[in-house]
Amino acid sequence: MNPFGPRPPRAHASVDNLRTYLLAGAATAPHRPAVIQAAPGGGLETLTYGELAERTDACAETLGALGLDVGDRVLIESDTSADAIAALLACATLGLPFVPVTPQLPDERLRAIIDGAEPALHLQAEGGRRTGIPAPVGTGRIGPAGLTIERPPAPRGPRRRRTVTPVDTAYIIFTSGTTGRPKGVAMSHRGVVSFLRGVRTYSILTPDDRVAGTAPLQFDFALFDIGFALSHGAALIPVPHDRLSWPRRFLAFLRETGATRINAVPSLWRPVLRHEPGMLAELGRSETVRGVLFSGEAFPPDELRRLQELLPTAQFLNLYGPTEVMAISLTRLPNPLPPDAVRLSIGSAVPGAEMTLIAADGRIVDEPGPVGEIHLRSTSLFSGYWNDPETTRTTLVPDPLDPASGRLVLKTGDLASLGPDGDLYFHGRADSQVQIRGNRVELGEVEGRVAAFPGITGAVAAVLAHDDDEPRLHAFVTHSTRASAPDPKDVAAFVRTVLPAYMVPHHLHVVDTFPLTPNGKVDRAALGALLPPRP
Ligand SMILES: Nc1ncnc2c1ncn2[C@@H]1O[C@H](COS(=O)(=O)NC(=O)C[C@H](N)c2ccccc2)[C@@H](O)[C@H]1O
Repeated sequence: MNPFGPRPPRAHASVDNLRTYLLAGAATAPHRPAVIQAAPGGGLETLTYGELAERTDACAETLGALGLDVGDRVLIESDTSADAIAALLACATLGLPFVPVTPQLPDERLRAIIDGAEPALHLQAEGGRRTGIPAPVGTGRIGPAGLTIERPPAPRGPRRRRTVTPVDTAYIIFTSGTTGRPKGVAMSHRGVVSFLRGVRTYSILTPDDRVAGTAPLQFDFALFDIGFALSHGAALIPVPHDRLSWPRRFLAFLRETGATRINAVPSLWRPVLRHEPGMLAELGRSETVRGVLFSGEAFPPDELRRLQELLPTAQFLNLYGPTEVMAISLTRLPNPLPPDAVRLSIGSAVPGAEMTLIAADGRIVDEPGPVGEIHLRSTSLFSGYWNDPETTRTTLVPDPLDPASGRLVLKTGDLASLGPDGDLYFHGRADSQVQIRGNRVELGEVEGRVAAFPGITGAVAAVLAHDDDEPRLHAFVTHSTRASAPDPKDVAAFVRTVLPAYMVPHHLHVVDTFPLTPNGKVDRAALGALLPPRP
């Protein structure tokens, strides 16, 4: 007889299980708000930690009766919501990796993810409109009362595993692989929990905080928002998709819900700064917004300064890192940013992890100045790209500083340099370093100078080949609604005063907005389509 008593029927919530970690608040403070969201009929509704735990268990009970095994995948197609959170925590309870996708995903992309992940089940919100999910994938819906299964998953043979361990896959995030075939980033329970635990050591939030999350569920930024809020016993406010597209409605929702923290990609702020600076200033004066956290791409310093002017009392946090580790560093930036800052600090890794700069010749960069590629040591390293060991081996590599150890590190493809303070400063992606007339150009430097031109509110630079032309440096700019469009010749002269000739954009294009990826980043691959047709 086992001295510690009989083996539990299903040892699910192990020490480092995402559900255990995020619902700890349900035991200590069940009545505190966990999710505050737009109600279907208008107005707001609140789910407490106790209610979230109940909904999670109701979902887990329905899932548990389907005969699925640890490791069987569940697609969750939904915007971020209390129901979606209960469903993904139920999956975590049973060791079923969840694959979050947004309802805005085109059918053929969903089909590619289904081909890749081979899920047992596709779940969508009660009001979801997706049809045509191919058998043998089961289908069901997530509602306030739990799950309703429409088509049970095909029988999957006898269960082979009974216990969910921390190294089992918690979720798979499919990102648009450069090859066009989506890559599935498989993250273990230990990985995501160890990163969230590292962030928790900063005690950024109190249980009174209300964190507005704006990322689509398929982006791990949304999973971070859920983990960030719940691991601090705070409340998450998922901002509905239709509130994000209009700055006025976005700001009204933040005011209506009493959001104290706003988590968003930098590009989300561009239309707000351009069209509703006054309303944003009013929100700033109310001082309910204590913090702004951004991630996903570098926040252009000039745009960040304008946001800081309107939110003078807010704390600004720069969260950096690839989905392959969820993220790796969280850095508080000065408010206001020093006037001469041209790039932002990404600080140092959260406790429990380390960022190391490796130069092209394999040596460590450990003094200020030179640029190196960021390599990561962390327990939040992903388990690998789903069903793709070759690509995994190019990213999870033997530690260049300790190859004998057999330990793997993440080769990020990001460049950084060390500041005098020991912080890392982001220099862009290695594959976005461009050569112009034989000179290496950091597009961020060109963008920073162009954006400093009076009246220009945003700048994106790219090297584009115009038809058969040789590749040239183009700049796309947005300008303030209160200023006329800048004259390309004046902008070129302005850039030429501080940058070498090869860094002066050959063409300047004034645009209303920049193209964005589904996750809200500037879609640089789509800039070519903005070029005017050849005369
Ligand atoms: N704060 C930054 N400054 C500058 N470049 C950045 C920054 N955050 C990412 N990036 C860039 O984006 C890449 C990662 O892209 S990604 O794999 O799609 N993942 C994300 O962007 C989301 C990220 N994993 C995450 C997870 C959880 C919460 C927030 C954000 C990084 O390698 C960087 O190149």
